[in-house]
Order: sequence, then C-alpha cells, then structure tokens
Amino acid sequence: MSEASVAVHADPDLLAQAVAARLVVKLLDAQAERGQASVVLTGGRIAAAVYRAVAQLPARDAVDWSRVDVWWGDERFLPAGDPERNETQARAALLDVVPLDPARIHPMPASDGPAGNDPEAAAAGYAQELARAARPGTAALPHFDVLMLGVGEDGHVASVFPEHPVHHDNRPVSAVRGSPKPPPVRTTLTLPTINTAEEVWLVAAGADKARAVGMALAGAGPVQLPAAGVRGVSRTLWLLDRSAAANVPPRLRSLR
Ligand SMILES: O=C(O)[C@H](O)[C@@H](O)[C@H](O)[C@H](O)COP(=O)(O)O
Repeated sequence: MSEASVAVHADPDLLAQAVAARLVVKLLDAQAERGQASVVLTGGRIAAAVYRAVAQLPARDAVDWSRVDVWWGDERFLPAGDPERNETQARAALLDVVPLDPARIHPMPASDGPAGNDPEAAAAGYAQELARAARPGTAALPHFDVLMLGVGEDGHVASVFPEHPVHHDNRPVSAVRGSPKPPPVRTTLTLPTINTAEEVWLVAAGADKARAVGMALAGAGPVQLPAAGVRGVSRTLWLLDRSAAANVPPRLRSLR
C-alpha cells in the first residue's frame, strides 16, 4: 500500500488539463510495459472535465486506444443512455471520440439491461465481468493500471458513502440504495476492490471539498470518510486545485 502524495494546480481548468496529460502518459507507459492498459473511470464534474481535456490533447493519438480496457468505479443505476449515467457522460466526452475497441469498454449494467431493474443483480453481473477479465490463476479482478475517483463534500468516493452499509459488503461490487447524492440507486466497486488498482488518483476541485480532503489526508476513518480508506498498490495521488487543497496537512504541503 502506498503513501498518499499531493499535487496542487491553480484552478479547476488547469487541474483537468494536468490530470488529462498524466492519464495519457500513464496509458502510454502501461502499454510500453504490458502491451495494453486499463483505466477505471468515475462520475462527476471534475472527471467529465478530465475526459474532455483528454479528447482535446493532441498527444492522445499516441495511445493505442484499441488496447485500452475501460472500466467504471461506480454508476448511477438508470436506463442505458440516460444523460445522468456516468457511462453516457464519459462516452460523450471521450469514449466516442477515440478509437476504442467496443469489446474493451465495460460499463456497469443499466437499470433496463439484461439483469433487469435489480441493482444487486447488476452488481453481481459486473463482478462476473471483472472475474472473466482476471489474469489467469490470480484473484477475481483484472489488473487496473489507474483508477480515477472524484471526492464528495462528505468524503465519498465512487458510490461508497460515509456510514453506508456498503462498508460491510465483502463482495467486489456492491449495490447502493439510499445514496445521499442523487440518484439514490447506484452500483460501486467496494473500497478493497478500488485498492487493488496499481495507481489511484483522487481528483477534487473547489472550496467545498477542502474539509473532506483535509480530513482524509489527516487520517480520518474510512467508514466516516471513505476517501481516507483509498490506497493504490504503488501510488495514491491526490490531484487538487488550490481551493480543494486549503486544508492539506502541513507535512504534505512541501509537495505543493
Ligand atoms: O457518480 C458520481 O457522482 C461519482 O462517481 C461521485 O463519486 C463523484 O465522483 C463525486 O461525487 C465528485 O463529483 P464532482 O466532481 O461533481 O464533485
């Protein structure tokens, strides 16, 4: 498990540009090492800004998109194509713009999908899809080179919310009911699944995130503040704008 490190950028726009540039480089490095790359996407405003920034980067064409696997860390449990789905937003911002192999795009199930309007069945179905892509002879999960997360004002990541029963679910993917952030029904990777990623990037912009970011970096408990429980295998990187970084503990400030 890696220690957290912090990078701060002047404003949300520059933050999105910087994360996009890092993502392109990360995918290139993974392809150079392994011949392929995998990324786990999330939802929310800053993530969408990052996807749009990747689409606009000329260097994106250096990535062999046909050898990139795209997974999701969480999804809003809505019908396919609903504009509020994280998948719909990521497709519009980036996935429809780059030449991905459709077989390597792995959205979480929609509420009108084959599993029906049953989030528990959808979560189990996604766990099976992950297991099918697992490295032979290894655990039930594929290799994730980089997993991106937004951070909620309450410290949630993906759809793992504070004090929610999802913390007691020991399956890799969980159904979430009663989400405090709409829509109320979602599916999410659980924290232990998130923490199998090689690198986890927590991306946050805005003063309303400063409290949660500061508490997570100061070592809050993961049930009270899920962002505090996130650790990538080789890297845990907080990518913040100046406002979100206002309460970063002094011992991490030298990295600013
Ligand atoms: O589906 C979602 O809403 C998310 O995956 C959620 O975890 C999001 O990333 C954060 O709430 C941050 O969202 P913002 O960047 O919009 O604040």
